[in-house]
Amino acid sequence: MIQLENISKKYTTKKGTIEAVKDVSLHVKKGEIHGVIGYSGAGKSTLIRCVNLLEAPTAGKVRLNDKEFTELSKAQLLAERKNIGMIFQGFNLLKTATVGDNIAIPLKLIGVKPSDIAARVDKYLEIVGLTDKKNAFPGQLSGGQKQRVAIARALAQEPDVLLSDEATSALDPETTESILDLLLKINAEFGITILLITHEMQVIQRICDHVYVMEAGEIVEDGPVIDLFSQPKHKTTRSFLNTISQRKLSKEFVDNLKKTGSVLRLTFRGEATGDPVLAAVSKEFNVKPNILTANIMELKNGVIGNLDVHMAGEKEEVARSLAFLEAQGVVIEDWDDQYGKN
Ligand SMILES: Nc1ncnc2c1ncn2[C@@H]1O[C@H](COP(=O)(O)OP(=O)(O)OP(=O)(O)O)[C@@H](O)[C@H]1O
Repeated sequence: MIQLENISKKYTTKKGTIEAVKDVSLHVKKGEIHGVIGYSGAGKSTLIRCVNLLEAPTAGKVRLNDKEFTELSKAQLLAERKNIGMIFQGFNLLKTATVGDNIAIPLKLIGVKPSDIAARVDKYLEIVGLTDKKNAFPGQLSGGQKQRVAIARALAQEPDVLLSDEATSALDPETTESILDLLLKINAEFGITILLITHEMQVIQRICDHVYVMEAGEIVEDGPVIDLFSQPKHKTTRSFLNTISQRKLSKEFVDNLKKTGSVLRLTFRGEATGDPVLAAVSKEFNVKPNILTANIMELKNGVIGNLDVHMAGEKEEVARSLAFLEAQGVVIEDWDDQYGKN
């Protein structure tokens, strides 16, 4: 559905050339939700704006529904853009127009028949739960309600693809949850394909199938969300994961525990929790596992459990117990390697 092939974007400024995006490729299949996460300046906005050619890439190809966007004429591109809805952090609503008109005006501009416009406005306001706000002005709405209007406006074009540029970044955590629920609902009901950019790992956790971690213009790691959350490889991915885990152990505390055993992070995929396997460890081996922190993350496509554990015992016995845990499908990482330096 959305294919970016070797996209690069350079900006030439007085101070020199900035490579905002470097050789990025991604493929979002129909009906999937993919997220690009990165810190400020990573190149996320530039990348997402390359999808609908709001930003022309310096190199690379953009393909949507097998159409080569980079080779279309201006008129063809305008026509194809109807297929792409977009929502923004700042909502981009017209302040002097009512909610209903905010949805109707773009429909007029893209040539929807006047008789269809009123029906679409009502339909999509109902979907986002704002039927009663049709005659209100944006200034009379909360941030969450404004984003719902923006989502209704994007959906009313009946696009195949929705691009989301930090859509929840200006919202409080509860409102963020409700907007993410709405995005999941429209993805499920209309099969709309979503590509989003964010700096919030909980957005990736809650709604994405696939995640790309971006840094200094490049994708440094990507994969299905469940894989990246259970076995992150890049330090930036780990650092983002730490933003949603409540586990905070001090290095001093861990170093002290290491005198009497190993301190490990155990990751369990699926519904299984760590308790039964750890009970088996203390029964089968001369090792005493102590749970230091525990965390369960619900993802769009599964559940991951993490335990930070102190395995008290002789080195060889601890090693035997770890081989046993690995055979049960538990991912084991040394705590210090992974998290001590954050
Ligand atoms: N129009 C422009 N002209 C020159 N440099 C630009 C332009 N737009 C972006 N950049 C630079 O490109 C780099 C990537 O910026 P971009 O806005 O894409 O990052 P981002 O990950 O979206 O950051 P943020 O989360 O802060 O929006 C930055 O160094 C930025 O200063």
